[in-house]
Amino acid sequence: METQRIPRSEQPRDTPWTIRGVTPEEFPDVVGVYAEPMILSAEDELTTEREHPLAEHDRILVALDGERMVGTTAAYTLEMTLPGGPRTVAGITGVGVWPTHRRRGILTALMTRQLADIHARGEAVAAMWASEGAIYGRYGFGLAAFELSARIRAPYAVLSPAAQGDPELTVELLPSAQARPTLARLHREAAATRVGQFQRGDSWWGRILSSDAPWAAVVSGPDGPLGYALYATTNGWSEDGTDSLVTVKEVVSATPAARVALYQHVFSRDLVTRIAFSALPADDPLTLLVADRNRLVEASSGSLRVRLVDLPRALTDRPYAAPVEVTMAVTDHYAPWNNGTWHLSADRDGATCERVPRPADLSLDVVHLGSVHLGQRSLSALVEAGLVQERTPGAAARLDTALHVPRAAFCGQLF
Ligand SMILES: CC(=O)SCCNC(=O)CCNC(=O)[C@H](O)C(C)(C)COP(=O)(O)OP(=O)(O)OC[C@H]1O[C@@H](n2cnc3c(N)ncnc32)[C@H](O)[C@@H]1OP(=O)(O)O
Repeated sequence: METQRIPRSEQPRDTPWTIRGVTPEEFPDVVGVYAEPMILSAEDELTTEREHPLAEHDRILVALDGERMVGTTAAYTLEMTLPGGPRTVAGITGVGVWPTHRRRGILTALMTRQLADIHARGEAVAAMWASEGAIYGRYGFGLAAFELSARIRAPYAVLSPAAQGDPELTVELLPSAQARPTLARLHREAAATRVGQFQRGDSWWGRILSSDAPWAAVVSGPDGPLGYALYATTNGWSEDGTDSLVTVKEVVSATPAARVALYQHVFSRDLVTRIAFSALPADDPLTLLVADRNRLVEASSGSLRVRLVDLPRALTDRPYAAPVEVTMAVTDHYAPWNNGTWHLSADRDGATCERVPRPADLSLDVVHLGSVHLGQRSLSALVEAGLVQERTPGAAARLDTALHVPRAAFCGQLF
């Protein structure tokens, strides 16, 4: 998945592809080129322009074969929470290459230009969700977060007696569109403190609420709303009687008791025999609060991929959980300004990262620094896998300790 191969750009060959930006008037053409490779309907895509992955026209790049558009890539300008707090991150999206032109270096040409553009804009980090896990490691996007989906059946959908509720809290069930301002405020506050989440503008809320989450259970205390669960219900009957489903898209809460109230609400719906959670952080409290964890059927899958576009800036614009001194020989085929040997010196007061002419403690590709940047994955495991070379024993473990982030990274929203 993140193995090193000789990238095409290093092979001696002329690329015929012209890469350029687009005008707003070209948007329908761009959607046409992107939709078919993604197996989407261009017609449907065009009706949702405001929320579309290609909505930031000035961040779209296309590849041309002569005059003909044959490839696209784009980026959202996201305010994403990184270990150092909310930062502007390039959210790569809208990648497609026309089916007759695949495997001829078009994505490589688009990525090379896009990374240079992101660097020129001063964004130190890029992130994405990949359609297929084998595509983007070569371009330096390291898998940085794993998220859970989980399901549980009645009668096991109950919380442990240790789960602390609060009788003062009330839960109201509202059409989610009606609750939108409350959801937006609660999400804004929660997203600012969870690494991997990004702030949602109006168009994002339009997209989320128009799709698969018609209901919002909003929990409130004496001073107002404290959390919500966004969900959908699906009617179902079997020979044994009712077999309806609740699918929870998102749970946000400001306090532990509010979260308990939301789980109790979705667990207690009449006629419902199955409850599914489509996206949870790997350390979600549900895993600790459910009465019988064995009955919670969990599946973990990779989500956010992170790319250090400006390596020294990304590494100095973040906190470290422990002091660390480490020298790293870094290869970066697609952002060559990151190539070289860097010394990272960090403690709880700050960090410096400078080029040095000295032997390295670790040799690695930039993809590996992306993988560990959110504090959820381990360099020591990459050393054990033979993907990162450790020249000074213990160097990877020391850097792992320093990069540690207490709560699991979680994005939750595909972009
Ligand atoms: C962030 C997002 O938007 S994710 C959405 C990505 N888009 C899609 O999945 C839509 C369908 N797929 C496509 O449009 C295209 O096949 C793309 C974009 C995945 C690849 O575009 P191409 O122009 O074919 O890629 P390109 O020819 O530059 O390939 C570069 C390298 O990646 C490899 N590669 C490309 N696609 C894949 C893949 N799906 N799986 C594994 N390797 C891949 C190529 O083999 C090549 O390897 P090499 O350098 O060792 O020879």
